[in-house]
Amino acid sequence: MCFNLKVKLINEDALLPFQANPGDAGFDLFAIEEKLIRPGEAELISTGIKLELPQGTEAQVRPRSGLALKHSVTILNSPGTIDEGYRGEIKVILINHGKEDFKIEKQMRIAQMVIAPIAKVNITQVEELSNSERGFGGFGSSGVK
Ligand SMILES: O=c1ccn([C@H]2C[C@H](O)[C@@H](COP(=O)(O)OP(=O)(O)OP(=O)(O)O)O2)c(=O)[nH]1
Ligand SMILES: [Mg+2]
Repeated sequence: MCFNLKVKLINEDALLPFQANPGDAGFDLFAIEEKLIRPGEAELISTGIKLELPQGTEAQVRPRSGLALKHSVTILNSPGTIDEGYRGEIKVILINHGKEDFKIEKQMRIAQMVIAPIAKVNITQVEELSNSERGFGGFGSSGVK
């Protein structure tokens, strides 16, 4: 599967999404602003990019594990959903779960974006659903080990 993604830079500090290694699933997204995120607080961070996603795809904005592990900084609405038809600026809602202030710097890599195909879905209302092996079991019903 290969998609062509159109990216518009709308700020002089904006950078194209960055694939650290060939074949990586995620393209890193960069901040275009400095911002302090206080412990327990969330901030909306601008990336300075707009996308034209290929038809039938979405972009998922996911946390970077390094920021999460080292600084307890992650994405509040993870994964953020970028709709195919969205033409606004891509923004990232970061939350600081740590005990110290976290400073976002310009051109810091703050998140990663994965492009994924989406199924076309038609919804039908029904009175009955078919039986299945799982049935109503959920929320730990299959045990821990
Ligand atoms: O992390 C995110 C999540 C969303 N968006 C943009 C793209 C997306 O297509 C749009 C709407 O996002 P979403 O559907 O998650 O938000 P909503 O609260 O349902 O708003 P809306 O009523 O505009 O759909 O906002 C971002 O830039 N970053
Ligand atoms: Mg929505």
